[in-house]
Amino acid sequence: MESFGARLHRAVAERGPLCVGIDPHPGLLARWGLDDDVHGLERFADTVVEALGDRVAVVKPQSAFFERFGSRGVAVLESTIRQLRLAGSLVLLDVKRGDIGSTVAAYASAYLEPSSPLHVDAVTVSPYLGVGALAPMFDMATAQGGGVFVLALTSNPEGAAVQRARTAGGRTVAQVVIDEISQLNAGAQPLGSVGLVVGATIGETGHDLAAVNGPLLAPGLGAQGASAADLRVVFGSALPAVLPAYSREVLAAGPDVAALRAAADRVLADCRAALTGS
Ligand SMILES: O=C(O)c1cc(=O)[nH]c(=O)n1[C@@H]1O[C@H](COP(=O)(O)O)[C@@H](O)[C@H]1O
Repeated sequence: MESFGARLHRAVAERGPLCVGIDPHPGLLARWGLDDDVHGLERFADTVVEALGDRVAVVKPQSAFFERFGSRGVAVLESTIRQLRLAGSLVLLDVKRGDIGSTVAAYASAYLEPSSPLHVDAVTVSPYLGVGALAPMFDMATAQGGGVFVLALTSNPEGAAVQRARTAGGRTVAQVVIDEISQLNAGAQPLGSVGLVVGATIGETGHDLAAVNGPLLAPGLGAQGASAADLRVVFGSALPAVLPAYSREVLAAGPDVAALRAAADRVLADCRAALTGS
């Protein structure tokens, strides 16, 4: 079975290095002229799928905005996932799960087992119960060709107090996460299937990402204040592995399908220039 790392590598080569989030904030629903209810949610998600599903490498639905509407919102999420996969984009579900290992096994089956209604290509996870507790997720990803993105250095200002705290050995908590994931990806070709999340907002932090050999999801661009030009500062020599992620910056262009496509094209051009230095 083809690995997620290989599938992502191909998708980025074909469609360019870009992940667009589906984050139907109440304010965006209003801006699009939609009601803040499950019908507005469905219309919003369907429009993003129509505009971007056949052209963006990775689409990242934010589960929270679907869960707000209970089981009917989750049904919209299931349908959004199916439509995105049919349209050919990889689906990264942003749920930031993390728990003791036996429970992580259930999350792994919910998101990475092909028979699950919420089956996606990859999922975000939190390592704060220990990277080792996530082993069932990594195992399921390996078995099913799925991907996992582990929070390392998040884009929000509150993250630094925990993530940059020093462990007894002198490394930061984030560096321990980075090093453990680097070991999991060692030797993978063309790219490992376990990625990290590193915010584009964090500036130069001195963390060593050189050995990760997996994708580096970079949220925080646009609405949170970072620009594509900041990627060089944050990622340095690890730039080729960066997958820039935008939500509100692109979504604010809707509901017009052509305008959404133009916004995605614009940020993709910015990212290409920043990642290649051209
Ligand atoms: O895992 C994420 O995607 C994520 C990690 C992080 O450090 N910061 C972060 O903003 N995110 C998510 O990325 C999206 C950012 O949205 P915008 O700020 O609108 O581009 C939200 O869905 C966040 O939950």
